[in-house]
Amino acid sequence: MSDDLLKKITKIEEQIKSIQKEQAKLNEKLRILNTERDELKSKYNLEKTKKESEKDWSGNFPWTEKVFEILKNIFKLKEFRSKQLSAINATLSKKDVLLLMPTGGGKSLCYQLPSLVERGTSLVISPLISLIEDQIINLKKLGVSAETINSSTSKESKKNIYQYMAKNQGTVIKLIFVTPEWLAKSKMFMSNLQKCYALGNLNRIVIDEVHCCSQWGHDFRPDYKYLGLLKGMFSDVPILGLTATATMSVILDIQEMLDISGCTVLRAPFFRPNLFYEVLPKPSDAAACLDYLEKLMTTNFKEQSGIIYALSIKDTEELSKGLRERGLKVHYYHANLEPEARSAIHERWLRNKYQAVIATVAFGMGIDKPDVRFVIHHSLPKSLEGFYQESGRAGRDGKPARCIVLYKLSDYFRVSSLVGSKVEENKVKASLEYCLAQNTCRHKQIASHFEDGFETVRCEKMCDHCKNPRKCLEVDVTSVWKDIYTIMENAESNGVNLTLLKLIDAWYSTGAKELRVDTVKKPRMDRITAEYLVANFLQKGLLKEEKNYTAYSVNVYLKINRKSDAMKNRILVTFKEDAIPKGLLPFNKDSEEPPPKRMKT
Ligand SMILES: Nc1ncnc2c1ncn2[C@@H]1O[C@H](COP(=O)(O)OP(=O)(O)OP(=O)(O)O)[C@@H](O)[C@H]1O
Repeated sequence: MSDDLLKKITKIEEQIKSIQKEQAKLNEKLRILNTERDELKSKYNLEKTKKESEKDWSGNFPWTEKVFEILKNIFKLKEFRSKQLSAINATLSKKDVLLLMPTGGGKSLCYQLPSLVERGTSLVISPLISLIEDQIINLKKLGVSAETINSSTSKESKKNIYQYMAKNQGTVIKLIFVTPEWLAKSKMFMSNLQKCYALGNLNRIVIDEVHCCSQWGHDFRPDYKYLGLLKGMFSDVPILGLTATATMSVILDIQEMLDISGCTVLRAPFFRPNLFYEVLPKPSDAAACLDYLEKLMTTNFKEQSGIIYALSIKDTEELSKGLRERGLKVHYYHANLEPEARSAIHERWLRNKYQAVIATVAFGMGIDKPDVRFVIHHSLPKSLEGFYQESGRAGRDGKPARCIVLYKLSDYFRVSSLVGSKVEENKVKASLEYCLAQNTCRHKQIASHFEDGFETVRCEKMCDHCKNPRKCLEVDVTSVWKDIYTIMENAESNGVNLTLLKLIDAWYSTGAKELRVDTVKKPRMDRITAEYLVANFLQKGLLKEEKNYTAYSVNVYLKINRKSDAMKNRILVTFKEDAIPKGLLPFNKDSEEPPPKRMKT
């Protein structure tokens, strides 16, 4: 009897296994089809966007005369800046638009002005109450009726706003500002918004800092995801999204999120001619770095205002302490401070009571100090998108300002240990590439990252490379790679994980004995150059990182990437002509010598 039962169970288990196998096969098929479909969809949306965005929006429209009259009489401005008029015309034509314009480029005018052309109101979704309050103060000064509604709005004001929205009674409000959080949580607001729409009074939905919608962007905010419902609820109300940073993949993601795939994308040139971009070697230890910052702030930037961005809360506090001990007026700023403390520090900086704020990226949106003369990144930025936005806070008054990155390779591994996805990893790599470049114009590097045409970049010696152009040559470093490969293989066979420091030490025959290899000669170059080569091996994919998680930290180790195709070829790295290490030679393309044999793997 029990044997019979066992037989039956075994039979059923076999059937289950066979079904599971089929299921796995079908799942895999489904995954492939889903990926294929998504890729085609992206391609289709990209083509549609490109076609939509080619249209010239700068011509004449029925509202053109009125638009110029408002520009002159209300905003007291003489002319439009690049892409402002196009954005205004496109949104007034009821098109969904994403407007990409650099920091300080004048995005606000692109939604403020259209709101005055039509009857009715515009809903503006903006991430911070402080940002909203500044906008409202400025609009009221110009005589434009604008209101915000949030948890601290008085009952009386709420009543007035809702009366206008739901019943079209009382003062006409041209712009209603809310945070995405408020929109997501206030049913009362949504219900009034629907009434406003039903009355035909909702003209436009503006989304400021629209890149916060995208998980692919550098500043994703979960509350922005609710904004995806708006198109479904108000299908004929045009959406106008504004941002200072977005690559094409982020644009496509935003479009999908907001359900406006294939919409018009307008892009003002990203080039900021008054910003001087440069990368400087970071002194190796903390005290030397503080001395260096002190020197910069007391000579080059004496009595000038600035921001120093640091990687962690701890870094901001330590840097602030060190600089204060050296007599500088600075203060740290980060997300762990109470809101009141944050505003007080911001306020004191605005009034030049502090020469600089030492901040994490929490010191961000809404900083509108015109005379910021320097922005220093104390560590490698996490992404070029963030870097562009953070450094863009310099020189809003149009006068020259400096944007410095203090670079050393070990910072790359610190940043890398903090990131948690492939997308973020690629962003840090792009940042590393920016720092490793030897002669490319920094402005062009930024423009190319944002897929913005080079033709708009006119760098008049406004970056380290254009100011001091140096001839660069491709140098054959295959022999160096072989040495690194040998050291790494030796460490692997000893079961030791190599950090950057251990690798370089082993190469210089210092550090642990078992990691040194007799056949590898000490490099005839300084450690910075040695690290530059390791960074290039990493960039080229010859080396890969492996993260090891402990309870308190993440260690990043270097490993040979045995799958790398780069190993099949000669390995070339760019050097400034006068900085080529001894024993290495520039690569001569015309040389008949065949490429070296692939290394055994
Ligand atoms: N057409 C124009 N002519 C002259 N000044 C302008 C014009 N448009 C905008 N401005 C001015 O440029 C400054 C920056 O504008 P705005 O605050 O809209 O920039 P933004 O693009 O929103 O910047 P951020 O990304 O930092 O928020 C403001 O002082 C604004 O008055």
